[in-house]
Amino acid sequence: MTPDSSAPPAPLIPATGWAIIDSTLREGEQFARGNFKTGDKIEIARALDAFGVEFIEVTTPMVSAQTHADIRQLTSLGLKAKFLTHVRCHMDDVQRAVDTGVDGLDLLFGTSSFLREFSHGKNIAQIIDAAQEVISWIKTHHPALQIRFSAEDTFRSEEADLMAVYRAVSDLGVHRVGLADTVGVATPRQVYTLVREVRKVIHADCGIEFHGHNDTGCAVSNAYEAVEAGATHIDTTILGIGERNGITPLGGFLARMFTFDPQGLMDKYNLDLLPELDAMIARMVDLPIPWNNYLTGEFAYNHKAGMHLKAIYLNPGAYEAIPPGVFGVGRRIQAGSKVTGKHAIAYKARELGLHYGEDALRRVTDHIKALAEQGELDDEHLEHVLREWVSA
Ligand SMILES: CC(=O)SCCNC(=O)CCNC(=O)[C@H](O)C(C)(C)COP(=O)(O)OP(=O)(O)OC[C@H]1O[C@@H](n2cnc3c(N)ncnc32)[C@H](O)[C@@H]1OP(=O)(O)O
Ligand SMILES: O=C(O)CCC(=O)C(=O)O
Ligand SMILES: [Mg+2]
Repeated sequence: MTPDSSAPPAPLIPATGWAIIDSTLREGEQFARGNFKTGDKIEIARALDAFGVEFIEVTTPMVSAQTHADIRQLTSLGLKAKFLTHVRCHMDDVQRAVDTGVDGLDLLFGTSSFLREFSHGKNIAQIIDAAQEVISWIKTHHPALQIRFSAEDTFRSEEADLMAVYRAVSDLGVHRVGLADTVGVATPRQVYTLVREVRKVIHADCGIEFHGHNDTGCAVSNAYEAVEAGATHIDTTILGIGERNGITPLGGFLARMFTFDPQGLMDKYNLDLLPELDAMIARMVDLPIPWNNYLTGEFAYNHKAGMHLKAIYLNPGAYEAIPPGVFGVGRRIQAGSKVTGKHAIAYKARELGLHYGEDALRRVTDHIKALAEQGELDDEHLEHVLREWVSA
């Protein structure tokens, strides 16, 4: 049988194979400027839910009485997204968390020598014992709760230790295990390899979550490699806010994944709400959206060079990996610069209803380039020159 050539090709990495756990309300609270009030938290949760993320992670109720009350308020909003709270692997924390109305608990324990020595002082056997106590209690008393167990600082932990911990918690029946690149040191290849190794020691129905910091600029690539290797859940925050320089940004991760399965992403998420989400967090943390931010940065869709502009006018896909409209943003054509070219100028003239012959077009283009040596021409200035020179 020959393949049906009219059928669309299967997506390389289907969007149905993974889910987003947005941690703006947990990791994001650990950002230098992340200090969300109750009203902010509600606004963020509603916006994430409208966008369509599957899970919203909130911080531990152990933070304060106010945080505990806020979680209860968030979980009673009636949102579609499931709430998870991020708690230490300790009975006090877990018992405090189970009455907050969340759908699941994200447990963690540091497994690297750094964290075993300087954070909690437990060895691997003690970590497994604590996991056993806590997970068994949750499964007995709150069987409906999802349980995730993460080995904090995974990528600086010994592989044998990790496998012992992951095998043990999977046998205890957790729904997901977590791999956390806590200090952003992992390379994409390491992430891919480790996810594959972990998959071999956990139960087939146990999910794999990846949480990646951006200290060495790999947070998006590492999340992508995790998915490629079989991870089922990716942690993000809006604009990537988090401890230090943050984690995998929601927009950056979706930009990456869009190129593999555009339709799958459009079916799952209301992608055109992304600019609102980014602007909301920028406002709350009182910082501008970075100029080079994925998709929503001021210049993410700015086109300037003559060779680009010629092609962009014919087909924007020539210089855009992702159509901006899908994510609710527009493109900007910057035609009044010294790196412009005659095709862009002709296009601008046509937009104004002006016709230039070939020689006149060359002359006006050279004039605009010369003027731009002294400073770029904005649209108004460009229009003025084009109108003035058309009859010259
Ligand atoms: C990489 C990450 O982002 S991990 C998540 C980080 N999130 C948070 O820290 C949430 C906000 N934290 C807080 O509000 C507070 O730190 C609390 C309420 C959790 C704890 O506060 P405190 O009791 O004052 O302790 P403090 O923060 O100084 O120290 C951390 C404690 O957690 C313990 N701990 C650290 N990791 C774990 C763990 N995975 N499971 C159990 N206990 C842990 C440490 O041993 C230490 O307890 P100790 O004093 O008995 O040694
Ligand atoms: O619980 C986790 O998997 C991640 C915790 C965290 O924020 C980190 O390790 O950076
Ligand atoms: Mg983190």
